[in-house]
Amino acid sequence: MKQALYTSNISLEIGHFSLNKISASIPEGKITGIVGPNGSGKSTLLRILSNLQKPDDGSIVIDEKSIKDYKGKELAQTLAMMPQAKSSLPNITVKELVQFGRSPYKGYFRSNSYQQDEQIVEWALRLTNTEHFTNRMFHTLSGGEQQKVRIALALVQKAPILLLDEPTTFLDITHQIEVMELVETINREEKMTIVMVLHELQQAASYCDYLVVMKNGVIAQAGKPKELLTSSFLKDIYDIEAKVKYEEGYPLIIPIKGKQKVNI
Ligand SMILES: Nc1ncnc2c1ncn2[C@@H]1O[C@H](COP(=O)(O)OP(=O)(O)OP(=O)(O)O)[C@@H](O)[C@H]1O
Repeated sequence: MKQALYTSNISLEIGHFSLNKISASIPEGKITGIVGPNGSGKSTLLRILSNLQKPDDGSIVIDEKSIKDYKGKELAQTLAMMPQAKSSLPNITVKELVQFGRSPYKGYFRSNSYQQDEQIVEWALRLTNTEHFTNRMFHTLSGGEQQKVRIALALVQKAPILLLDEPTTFLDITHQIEVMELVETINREEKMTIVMVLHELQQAASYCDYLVVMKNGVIAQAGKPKELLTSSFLKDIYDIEAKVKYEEGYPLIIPIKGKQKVNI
């Protein structure tokens, strides 16, 4: 299977934390989930993949080319990143915000670009079902609505690779499912490679084709969700006692009450 991007032996030290020799492969045209306990290095890895953070060592190859050989706008046309919802955005209208995502395509010598940019903004707002918020101030939207607009902002970059950092955190179950269905639609219809940091393992199992599992700054495991998610996986990675049952082909994680180690 072709890789959309891969890393070789990435290492980084920040404060007391270190990422150690991360070699990860992201399959092209698939949905990959990065999962693992809090503080295991998932967001740091995503930031390195999107060039927001430089590693101390190791290499990153995107579409057969080293990340170091990309020019700024060229990288933004290849890879779009949606940071965590806790990162702030300017309080402007939804349309003005999403228009920002077209900046990698702005230049002195481009003709007809305004009309093309408008069409792409409209396409992203339609796809994310946010077109009725076009003239609303971004900060007046609910958390779930804002999350869809953030995805639209990343989509207008028209990059074939989309990185999403915790797209469902802070959302209720309805909006979580709506966002995951949207991610699946983007992957299937737009043929985009998607990489997302997720906490919810059942969601990861239902929507991801492939999982990269991090623990203590290293890749502990990687593979297809249905093969990875077992009782011993939950014990090894999360230190919890749980049964895993299958319902309509998907794993169901059932924690065993009274058997957990409590660290309070
Ligand atoms: N700028 C920084 N300075 C110091 N430590 C940092 C910095 N950025 C991240 N860390 C630390 O690195 C570790 C990994 O952080 P990271 O956000 O990558 O983990 P994560 O797996 O995404 O966590 P979570 O699931 O809780 O979001 C954490 O212990 C964090 O405190």
